[in-house]
Amino acid sequence: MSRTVIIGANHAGIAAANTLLDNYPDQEVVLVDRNTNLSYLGCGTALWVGRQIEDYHGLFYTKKEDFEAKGAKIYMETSVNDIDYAGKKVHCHPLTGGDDFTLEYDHLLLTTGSTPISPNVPGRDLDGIHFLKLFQDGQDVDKEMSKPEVQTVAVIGAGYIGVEVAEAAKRRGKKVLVFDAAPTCLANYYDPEFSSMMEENLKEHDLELHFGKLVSEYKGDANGRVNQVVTKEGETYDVDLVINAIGFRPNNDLGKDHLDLFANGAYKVDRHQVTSDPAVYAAGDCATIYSNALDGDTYIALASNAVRSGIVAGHNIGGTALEAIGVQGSNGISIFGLNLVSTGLSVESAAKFGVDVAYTDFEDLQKPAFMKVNDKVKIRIVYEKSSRRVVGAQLASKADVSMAIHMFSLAIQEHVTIDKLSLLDIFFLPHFNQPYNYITMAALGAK
Ligand SMILES: Cc1cc2nc3c(=O)[nH]c(=O)nc-3n(C[C@H](O)[C@H](O)[C@H](O)COP(=O)(O)OP(=O)(O)OC[C@H]3O[C@@H](n4cnc5c(N)ncnc54)[C@H](O)[C@@H]3O)c2cc1C
Ligand SMILES: NC(=O)c1ccc[n+]([C@@H]2O[C@H](COP(=O)([O-])OP(=O)(O)OC[C@H]3O[C@@H](n4cnc5c(N)ncnc54)[C@H](O)[C@@H]3O)[C@@H](O)[C@H]2O)c1
Repeated sequence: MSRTVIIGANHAGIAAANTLLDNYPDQEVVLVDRNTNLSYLGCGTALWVGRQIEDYHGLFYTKKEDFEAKGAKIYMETSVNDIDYAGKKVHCHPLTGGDDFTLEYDHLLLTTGSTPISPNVPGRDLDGIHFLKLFQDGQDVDKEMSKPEVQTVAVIGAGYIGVEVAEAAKRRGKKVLVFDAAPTCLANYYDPEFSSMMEENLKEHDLELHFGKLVSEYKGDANGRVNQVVTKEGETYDVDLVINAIGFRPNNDLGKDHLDLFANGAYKVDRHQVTSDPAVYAAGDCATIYSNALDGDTYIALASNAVRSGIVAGHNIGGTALEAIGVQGSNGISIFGLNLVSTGLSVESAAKFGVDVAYTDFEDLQKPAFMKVNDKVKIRIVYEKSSRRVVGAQLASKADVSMAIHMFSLAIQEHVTIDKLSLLDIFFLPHFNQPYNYITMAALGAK
């Protein structure tokens, strides 16, 4: 028997554990996690807090007993505080009492995930300031929103979490102020032509937007409860609740002094999820991931990547050499009925990474004009100028056109050129698209 100790029993750790337990009977699997719960789908927090779904019960997809039934050992509410990499030993501390204990390993998998970044400003520890990462954070924010005295909610960061929780707060009848240092929302994922559509959508739903504004201080009342947000420009806003959502940083406490790190502190892994220590693997939000658009390593914190990289780690630890095929960072958001999806690089992110790109846009009704239920679709395809390979795509519509982004994801992965896309066989049916469909038309428009 070969023993693998997995630290972190959430999406990446779970995927790796199941891969090992389901495919490799010679493997002994031990999971350790400091939290009380596992497999919480954070994507559901805004849906639950915003009352779009009834409650949180469906947001967990596995439990401790499922692993025990497969023969694994799992220690919840147990923190790993220290690892002896030379001796291959993990030192564990039960958080609910009992003695510390040590686990020996043949392979170690770090799936310790990420932590929300806290704005480094005065007043950041006042009561009434929350993050939205764990299930417990969701419970806290939900409780806050149920208080009648909480009328005005400030959301700091208009990325994915910020925009989603801003919608949730509005659905709970709050006045919502959204701040972002960038000049628009969702700037990490979309070009301004697309993020401006979300901006309009938020304004139409009465959210107060403060983009291009950096929060410089939180002020509190006599009881230490936040009651004001102050910007760098000196503007002051009265608030009853603050939700910070300015991004994640990898949780690297256990390996930062031993393993090679990426620029943001993520564990550097190869295409088999192996770190710079051959006995140590890493996957999910604590590790790098290979980007096919950049042809190099990057950091993208997504559950989809955590699951895939966990599976790859599981197979490699189990003894099947499996190379990760890389990712495109495909993502999507749906707010008050407006759907945006993207994959790979936007024009703006390509410039940031030094990739010289061109793009082609197209906008039309999704279906022929004779179809009654019909919405506009806007598409942008981004391609590298020199090779003409597709490196990104963005789509926006009130219709659900989200599945189209998966094709672009594959195109990026397989280095398909824009010219190949222009004559791709795309079916036509009035229920779904036009004879001159938006993908073909955009691709044909490429210079
Ligand atoms: C509100 C919200 C919405 C999201 N929506 C989406 C979405 O729609 N789509 C999407 O793809 N992604 C989404 N994400 C991102 C996604 O949740 C993360 O990318 C994903 O959780 C990463 O999984 P992970 O297993 O790598 O890490 P994590 O989920 O961070 O889990 C790490 C685990 O390690 C444990 N741990 C850490 N250190 C220790 C230690 N020292 N000892 C013991 N245990 C430890 C933690 O307790 C935790 O359980 C969302 C995130 C949030 C917060
Ligand atoms: N729908 C989804 O797929 C989904 C939903 C939620 C979260 N997630 C993932 O979870 C991770 C964390 O989400 P997130 O929303 O925290 O990060 P994010 O990267 O999506 O957005 C962070 C936002 O904060 C802004 N920002 C950064 N520093 C700031 C500052 N000091 N003041 C004001 N604004 C600042 C950035 O401009 C950016 O718009 C991301 O990787 C995200 O993709 C995905």
